Amino acid sequence: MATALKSLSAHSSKNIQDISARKFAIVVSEWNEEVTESLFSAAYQTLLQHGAKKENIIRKNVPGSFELTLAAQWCAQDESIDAVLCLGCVIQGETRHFDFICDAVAHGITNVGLKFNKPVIFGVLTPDTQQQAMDRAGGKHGNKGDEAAITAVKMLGF
Ligand SMILES: Nc1c(NC[C@H](O)[C@H](O)[C@H](O)CO)[nH]c(=O)[nH]c1=O
Ligand SMILES: CC(=O)[C@@H](O)COP(=O)(O)O
Repeated sequence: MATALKSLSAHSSKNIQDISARKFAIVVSEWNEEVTESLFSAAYQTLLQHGAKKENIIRKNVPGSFELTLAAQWCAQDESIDAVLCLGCVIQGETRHFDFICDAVAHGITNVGLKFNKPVIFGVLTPDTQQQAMDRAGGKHGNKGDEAAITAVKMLGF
């Protein structure tokens, strides 16, 4: 289902368990900072709203989305971390650089989750335009940060 048909911030309350003792790492890309800060704020607030404690949520910044994978690995290898949220925004430019970053990050983040056997969430927007990004970072289509946080919470209740 396309995002246009479903708010990124809408979610069911199924499979949500007590996360008060869970520890989360949120890795945030600094590229397209206006967008990624909105993603972080939404993810952070959603985790708190579902019972996470502030002291159990750590934030790490990386220069760009390509660096999310290595940062996710550094977080995931910490046995005290229960889930990692990776937040970024890769906007199509004039070249194929977009394709290489998106492909590397999607595969990289997937592999980190499999390697460390814990939820590593792909909270990366890959829009064609700035407007599409804004629409998915607190705009008409909700906030991808909400989706990332809910996904992490639900996976911990698996
Ligand atoms: N163009 C975007 C980038 N580019 C930077 C890369 O992510 C990476 O930091 C660089 O290639 C050095 O390894 N990053 C984004 O997150 N969003 C973009 O739109
Ligand atoms: C996704 C990117 O790295 C991209 O925004 C860079 O822009 P360009 O492809 O025009 O160099």
